[in-house]
Amino acid sequence: MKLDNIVQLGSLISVAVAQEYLDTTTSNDEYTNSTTISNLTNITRSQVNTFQQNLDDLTPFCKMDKNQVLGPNCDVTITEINTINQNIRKDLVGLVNTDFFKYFKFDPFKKCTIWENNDGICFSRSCAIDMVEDWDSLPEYWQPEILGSLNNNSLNDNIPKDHQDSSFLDQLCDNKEKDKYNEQLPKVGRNSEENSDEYDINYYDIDDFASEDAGLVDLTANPERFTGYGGQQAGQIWKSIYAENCFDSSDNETEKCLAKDAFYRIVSGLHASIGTHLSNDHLNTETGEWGPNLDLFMMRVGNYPDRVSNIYFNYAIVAKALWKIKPYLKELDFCNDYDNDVKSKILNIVSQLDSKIFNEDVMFKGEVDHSLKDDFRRRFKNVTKIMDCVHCDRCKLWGKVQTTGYATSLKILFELDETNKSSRQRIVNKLTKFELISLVNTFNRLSTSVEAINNFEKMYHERENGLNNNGVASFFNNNFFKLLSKAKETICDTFNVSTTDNDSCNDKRNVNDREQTSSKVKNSKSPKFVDLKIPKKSKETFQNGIKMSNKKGFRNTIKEAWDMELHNYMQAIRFIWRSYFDLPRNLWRLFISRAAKLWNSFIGFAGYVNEEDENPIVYDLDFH
Ligand SMILES: Cc1cc2nc3c(=O)[nH]c(=O)nc-3n(C[C@H](O)[C@H](O)[C@H](O)COP(=O)(O)OP(=O)(O)OC[C@H]3O[C@@H](n4cnc5c(N)ncnc54)[C@H](O)[C@@H]3O)c2cc1C
Repeated sequence: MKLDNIVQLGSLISVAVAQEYLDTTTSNDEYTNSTTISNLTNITRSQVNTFQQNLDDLTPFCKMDKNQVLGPNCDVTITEINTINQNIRKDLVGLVNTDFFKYFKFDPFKKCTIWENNDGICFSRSCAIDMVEDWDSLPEYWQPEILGSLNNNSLNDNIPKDHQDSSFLDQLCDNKEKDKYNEQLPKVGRNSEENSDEYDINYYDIDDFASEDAGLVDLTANPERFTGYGGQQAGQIWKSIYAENCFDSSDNETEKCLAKDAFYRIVSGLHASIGTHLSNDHLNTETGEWGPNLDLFMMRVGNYPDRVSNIYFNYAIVAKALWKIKPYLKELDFCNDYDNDVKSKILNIVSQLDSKIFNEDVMFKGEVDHSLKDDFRRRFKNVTKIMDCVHCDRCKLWGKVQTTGYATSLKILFELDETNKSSRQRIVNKLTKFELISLVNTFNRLSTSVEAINNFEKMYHERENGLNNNGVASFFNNNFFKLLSKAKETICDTFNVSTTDNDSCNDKRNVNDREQTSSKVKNSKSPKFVDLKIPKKSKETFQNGIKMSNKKGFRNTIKEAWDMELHNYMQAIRFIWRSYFDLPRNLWRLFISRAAKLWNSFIGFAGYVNEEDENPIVYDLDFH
């Protein structure tokens, strides 16, 4: 480790120590305290505030109030969602493993239209995907001729371009439902509103499924998990996604705030859900096994209760969309005996859902908000397009599945007016099978996240209990590791591009979020050392999500770092000192060797002195 890194680490630890001091002091003079920190570390007041904010954020998710409703438009609590999830989990897992729901149409080569020069590729095997090549193994309704026939324009003159692939009621093998659907349509196009190309009700890019290069991918054979993708490119993608949350000024500030708030929570929930999956299905490079990694989860998600809450928020959104199409799901006709239980699984799942889980009616009310809704739709569509710029194919695939799933949910929630027949025809009857597949798979991703969060909570408490049984030692250990983890987190945030902080639109949502989080933290702050319950960090550590080995990597303790630096320093001093000491002897040997050579050549006798016979001086350097 370089000396200046140590110095920086030391400074940041000082901040953490100073923060600990602030936590325990009774003084309310915030300015004086911050100035003290500034003097300690020569950093600016704004940096202090950022550090302070980061430290405030580090409330483990276990301390969240799980019986509070999720937000103004969600009349449901975390505890209630946990119960729903337990009830539907088995059916949902079964559903996404059926032949109908496990295939997704995907074009890994789709051009990134967001920015130029998006060359780059992730060479890791974990980033790769296996497209379906053995078509014979697929069920009848996935055969190319069936898929092709659904795209055949001559058969589907009445069906608009975005829905030629399939409609909700012509799901699988034959055309009988499609005929029914065609009969429902007026002979010449749709009504003027529907017929207009400008009126696009989709929240994703419909070209995704129209591309000739798109192929089928078996999602179960390409699970979403840790791939090692990260760094600047992934950071740029997230930054662009959050930057979409810049809404134009609207007459109706309250509605705008709700829309902006929802947009932020959706993308942050997606981000946190991905972070949960990659921590839950993480590769242990020492054992070669995949499994949950609590430390990584805490670093990415668990230490930020608002991120956990946003996963639950997204769960509520997708669940409500499924609830809203419940009457139509009953009409699904899976023609293959093989898939008979698919329908019963879907119906079991939706029967557990409740309309109060999310109230979409409070957003985009009336004509005033029409343009706000258009803006929202356009921005979310951009998010789905940004996925084309992701360099890791596996991440891109799951990014597409999930953003399409959210887009489908938003279309159902905000465009479907159940009281209006034409709206029903326009939205529900024309849902494509890929929209349905992405909707169900996204719901399963969120359900997996919720299950993982509960498992991580158990692991957290098990670790905590293990430490508490160790008495005094754990007291000191724990407190020491707590300071270290705070300092480490501060370092990460200093070096990382903070998407939320850099958001050019000065996102009020984030400020509110943070204020809420800090106030929660402050309210929950009671006895000293309440954070003693933070589990001991393992000595493993991560850089860009990659575990560093204990020998060569970043050391997780100050003592080890200090010992290593001291060792290297002593080695360097010893080397310099020894080379001064050996100089006269080396000069003498050089002189003798050259003189012998000259004398031998003078008397015509070569090779008298063999320099290699001499004991060489070995400088054995042992730097770490
Ligand atoms: C579309 C997409 C899909 C991906 N899929 C995978 C995958 O399947 N497997 C895999 O291993 N990696 C995946 N990644 C990479 C992964 O999301 C991270 O980008 C990567 O692990 C590097 O993480 P990081 O700690 O540097 O911060 P990042 O996760 O890149 O985050 C950047 C910054 O955003 C802020 N932030 C982080 N989380 C949130 C949140 N929930 N809400 C608000 N702000 C937040 C933080 O300030 C953070 O520093 C994917 C990335 C993208 C863009």
